[in-house]
Amino acid sequence: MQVFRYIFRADLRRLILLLTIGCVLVTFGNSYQAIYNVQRKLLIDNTLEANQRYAAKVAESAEMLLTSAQDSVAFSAELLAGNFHFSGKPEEEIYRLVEQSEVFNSAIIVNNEAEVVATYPEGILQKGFVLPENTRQSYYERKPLITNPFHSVSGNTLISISHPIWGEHGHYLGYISGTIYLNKNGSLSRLMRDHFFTDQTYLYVVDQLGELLFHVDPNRIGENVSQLPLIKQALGSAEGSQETINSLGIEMVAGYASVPSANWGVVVQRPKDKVMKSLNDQMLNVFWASLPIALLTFIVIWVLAYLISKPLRQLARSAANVNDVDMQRQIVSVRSWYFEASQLKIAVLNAIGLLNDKIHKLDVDSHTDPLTQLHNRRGMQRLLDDFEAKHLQFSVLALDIDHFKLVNDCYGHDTGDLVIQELAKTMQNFIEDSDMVCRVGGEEFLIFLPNTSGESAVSIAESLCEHVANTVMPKVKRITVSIGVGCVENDIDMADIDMAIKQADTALYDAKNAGRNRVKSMLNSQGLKL
Ligand SMILES: Nc1nc2c(ncn2[C@@H]2O[C@H](COP(=O)(O)OP(=O)(O)OP(=O)(O)O)[C@@H](O)[C@H]2O)c(=O)[nH]1
Repeated sequence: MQVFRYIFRADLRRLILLLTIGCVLVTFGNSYQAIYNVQRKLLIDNTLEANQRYAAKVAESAEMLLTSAQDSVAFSAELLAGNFHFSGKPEEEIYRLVEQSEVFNSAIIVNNEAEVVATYPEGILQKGFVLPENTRQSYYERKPLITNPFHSVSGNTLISISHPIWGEHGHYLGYISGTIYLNKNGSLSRLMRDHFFTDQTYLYVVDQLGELLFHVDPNRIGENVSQLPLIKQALGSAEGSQETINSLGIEMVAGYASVPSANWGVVVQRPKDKVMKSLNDQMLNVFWASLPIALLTFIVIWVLAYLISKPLRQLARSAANVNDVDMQRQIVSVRSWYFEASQLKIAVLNAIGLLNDKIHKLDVDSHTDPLTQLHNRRGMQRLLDDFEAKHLQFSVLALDIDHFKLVNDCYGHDTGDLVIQELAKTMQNFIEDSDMVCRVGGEEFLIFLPNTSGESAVSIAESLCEHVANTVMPKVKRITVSIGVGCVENDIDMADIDMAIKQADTALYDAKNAGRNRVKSMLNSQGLKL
């Protein structure tokens, strides 16, 4: 619990750390998010554009290949127009048509009765074979044609490119048709199939009905994907790009383009999560690259927070230990290097100064008699404690004004006070600096004479008694005092001190009884009449 309290205690350093690190984290996170969003958009836009360009390039190449193939077939049809019935000419022409390029896998020539006249390679259909009704599209339409893909008896998927052969006077002689097997090697299939993507981008081609002609997964060829929104776009418009979802429900970044002569659509697409993965990798790199600076920032913040909070923490700690005698020195040693801390330090030192003055004054007041400024009983006790601690040998004089009541009665209480004050001054001026006068009652005093023998003390007391008697007092002119002397000459303890004071009191009592204005002591029990 203590540890928990320590860790989560709200002090200035923790608050500065919390605030600045919080701000740094929010700023850092915000920048990171902004970079991520910008990069994400950039990456997707770039991928969309790249895929569109690639689809357009493939579509354009396919278009050129099909147009060129149509031109070749048209050229052969023109050549055959004058030689159609010459023996060997049709065979010669379709041989040239197939072999001069890698476009066609085979070719046939059909006459105006839908009978096969020649084939290449030979034997794929018998000469004189009459085409069945469902394969007579070119025969009936009698115009340049690229057929929809269809499946041959031998299981091949193929398209044929045909051109009618017109004789003299526009007489229909038949047609020549070149055939391209989509699932076999050839210029077109290589164009559609051979790509060198390494980033999971792939390409597929659909015919005008939305059936797959080429696809990375050969098992899917022939599958109808016309329900995909992208296919309508690919078949309908020249080229474009969009984010879409494929038939397996996977998000894709796709570009598309159409092949106008065959009305095919070419789609190039890349799974979106693969695009995003490269972004995530990039962002991870950004994170690692910025980590040292971030750590450095945290360390700088920590050090600054420490330096800023240190003077205030030291001031707060020192101020909390008011009873510590070393507190003032601790506060003076605090390095308050900035304005607020420096002002606070000055204020605390001033407050401590004032407090000390106050305490000192109270201390002095509590040990001082307010009328005479002499030590009172409490002050005297402190003095005696010191004597005891130092084993100080001393003598003590107990002094009392004679008939003081008369002073009060005759001259008033105020004059009595003035007399007491004047006597205090007289005594203080009379004794040595090391001696101590205490007011212990109304007009009763004790005078302590350190390192003074009893005999010397009696001598001093007699001189004092005489001096007071000769001193002019306010209004009353003269007063006399009686003095009793006590003495401690051996190693002392408090009992000895009390005993000495009692001796002095007893001697004073004797002096009073003996007629006043005299000194009495154990050494001089008769008392001295001055
Ligand atoms: N003016 C004044 N009078 C005080 C003060 N303290 C005590 N007294 C007076 O001092 C007088 C002391 O009188 P007593 O104790 O009877 O003794 P005394 O009149 O001095 O006679 P002896 O001591 O026997 O010589 C009293 O009248 C007190 O009221 C003080 O602070 N100021």
